[in-house]
Amino acid sequence: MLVWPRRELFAMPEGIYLDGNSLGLMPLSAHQAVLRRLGEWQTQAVSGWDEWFGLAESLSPALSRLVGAEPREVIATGSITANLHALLATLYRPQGERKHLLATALDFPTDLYAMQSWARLYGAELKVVPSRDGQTIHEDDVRAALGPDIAVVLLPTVLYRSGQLLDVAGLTQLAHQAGALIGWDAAHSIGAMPHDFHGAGADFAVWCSYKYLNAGPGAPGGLFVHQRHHHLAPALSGWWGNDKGSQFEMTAQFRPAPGAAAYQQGTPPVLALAALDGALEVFEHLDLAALRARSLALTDLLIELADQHLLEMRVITPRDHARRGGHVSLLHPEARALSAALRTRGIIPDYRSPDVLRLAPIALYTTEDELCQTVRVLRELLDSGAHRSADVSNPVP
Ligand SMILES: Cc1ncc(COP(=O)(O)O)c(C=O)c1O
Ligand SMILES: Nc1c(O)cccc1C(=O)C[C@H](N)C(=O)O
Repeated sequence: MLVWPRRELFAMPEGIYLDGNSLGLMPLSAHQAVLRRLGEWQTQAVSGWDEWFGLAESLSPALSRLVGAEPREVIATGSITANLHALLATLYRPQGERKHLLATALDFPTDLYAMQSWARLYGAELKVVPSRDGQTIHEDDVRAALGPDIAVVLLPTVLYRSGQLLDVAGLTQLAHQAGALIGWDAAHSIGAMPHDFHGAGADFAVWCSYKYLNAGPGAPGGLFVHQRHHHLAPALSGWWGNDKGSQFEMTAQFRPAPGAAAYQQGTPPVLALAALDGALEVFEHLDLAALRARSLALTDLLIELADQHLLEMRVITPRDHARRGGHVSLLHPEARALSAALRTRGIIPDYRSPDVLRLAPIALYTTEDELCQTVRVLRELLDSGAHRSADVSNPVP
């Protein structure tokens, strides 16, 4: 029987860490895995490739379990941004009137930039589902925007600011009924909850590994491409997407690897993949439903504490479990100063412009007591006004 949390699996820095939805803490297994690969480089030099050649592919079974897919539908590669470009280049095929792209007004900017790039290239428009309250997206508004002019939709599973969780299965079905393809940005859900991209029939998905997967700063991202699209060769091909059996024949002819692996482009970052490999050990045999249950219990507690003690801060994260991701966002005009002041007191949240304080209790390593302490310190700051003298010049708030 697993005992939560699993702090013994992580390097736990001093203080209270509530920013695992930006950069997860380092698992000891990731540290070990990187040291092992460094040792191979040190002693084996180029012969190390005998070991490293299929490293990315070897992670697909573990990743596919986390996103609910077949191993051949996923690959660890690139970044969210690069993977979006690669997938849109291949799957976005404007035809006649059905040529526009659809996103939401609350998407993480890189998703919008990537979609805008493809709209520009094809003389199409990026249409944007507005937010009624500035914090969340109403699913009826997605439905209304899904007209016969939309070729492809990209939605976040969880909105990075408010932490709203969208209905992946329901919206995927809606998009398909409207004749559009649909992709998901799972940056804020992978490693925090179970997924079923294959079962939902999503066309594609992208994610990063540096948040809830704890694979380190700039860790390789990942992508899912449904098997129904595997007959398409990636539009942006590179030699690492070649079938492994023929890659070193160095022919001018690109021979795509089977499935999602074909979306690799250049040489993979082996040391960074090693960290991801080690980080995934934490999730091996982990019951994802239990992980999600603990995450919800922690965000329930935090919301309850905020309701009781932080009346001047508004909880903008949905209260309904079915609509809540892994973090809790509190709205306050002085959120930036509050975030900075908490950091100087050993509590690490983050701030998202213009007025959101984000707190991410991580099922694997956050304790209930840490949440109580955080709310106590926030209450003291609000009472004393001491946060107003905090240094808010940090460029990564
Ligand atoms: C929803 C979402 N998409 C994309 C990104 C970033 O993309 P990339 O990994 O390409 O930097 C982030 C955070 O950095 C994010 O929160
Ligand atoms: N990706 C990041 C980075 O490279 C540096 C600092 C922060 C980040 C982030 O992850 C931001 C994050 N996606 C967010 O939800 O705001």
